[in-house]
Amino acid sequence: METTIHIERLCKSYGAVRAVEHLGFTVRRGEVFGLLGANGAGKSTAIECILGTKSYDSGAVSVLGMDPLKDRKRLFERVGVQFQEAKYQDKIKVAELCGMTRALYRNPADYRSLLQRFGLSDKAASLVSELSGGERQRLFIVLALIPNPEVVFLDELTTGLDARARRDVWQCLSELKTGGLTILLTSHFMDEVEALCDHLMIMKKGKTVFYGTVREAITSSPCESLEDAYLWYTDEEVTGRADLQSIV
Ligand SMILES: Nc1ncnc2c1ncn2[C@@H]1O[C@H](COP(=O)(O)OP(=O)(O)OP(=O)(O)O)[C@@H](O)[C@H]1O
Repeated sequence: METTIHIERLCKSYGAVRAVEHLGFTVRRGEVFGLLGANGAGKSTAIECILGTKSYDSGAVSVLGMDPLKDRKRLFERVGVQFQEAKYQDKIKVAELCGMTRALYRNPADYRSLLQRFGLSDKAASLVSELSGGERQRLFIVLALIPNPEVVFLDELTTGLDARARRDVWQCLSELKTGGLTILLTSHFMDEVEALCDHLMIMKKGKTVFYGTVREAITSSPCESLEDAYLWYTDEEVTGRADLQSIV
């Protein structure tokens, strides 16, 4: 299968803080890849380096065969990004914002059908500022999909969504994946990672502590669920003990 994202030994520091250290992974076309880790682990920094919105200190990044730092404009046409805390003017309506986003791309998707898919059809005439947290979150996913992207970056995908809305978003993304969309997501919910991700990477203080499938994440730990395994990989004390064991 075609490689969509390829990262090699990516490093990025902010002064003395090593935010990302020797990160490396590959995401193939049509795969869902989960980048996991506690707050401050380095996920956002890694994503920004991959998108070319942040420069990195060393390593190599390729997205759809392009170097994001050199080919940002060309890449922009083929990539979708869900922004966490995007600022929009207060008085803009949902349909206007979708229309403005649409105008930025050569081959945009039909935003009305995306709004329908994500349960927002009846909100097209509402002000963005009047949407509930969950509705706004779904709108941000719609905006990320308007470019008709080949790869989409979704940051904290379903934070703030109720149980039904989360399931619906998972369903929509699974359908898009079947259609060949490549998805890189971050999430703090292990049920979501289990439902969606083909491969995952767990980061801890900029370093990789696990890279593989959901099944491998569980079987390479002493745990029986992904949530327990995730806590085991990221927990200071327990991982410390595991390191000691492997040295002994
Ligand atoms: N602009 C910056 N200047 C200095 N330090 C930064 C900057 N951005 C991030 N950091 C630091 O780099 C580290 C990684 O942060 P990053 O935002 O990439 O983590 P994250 O995994 O995305 O966290 P979260 O889950 O909270 O979004 C943290 O220690 C953070 O404090």
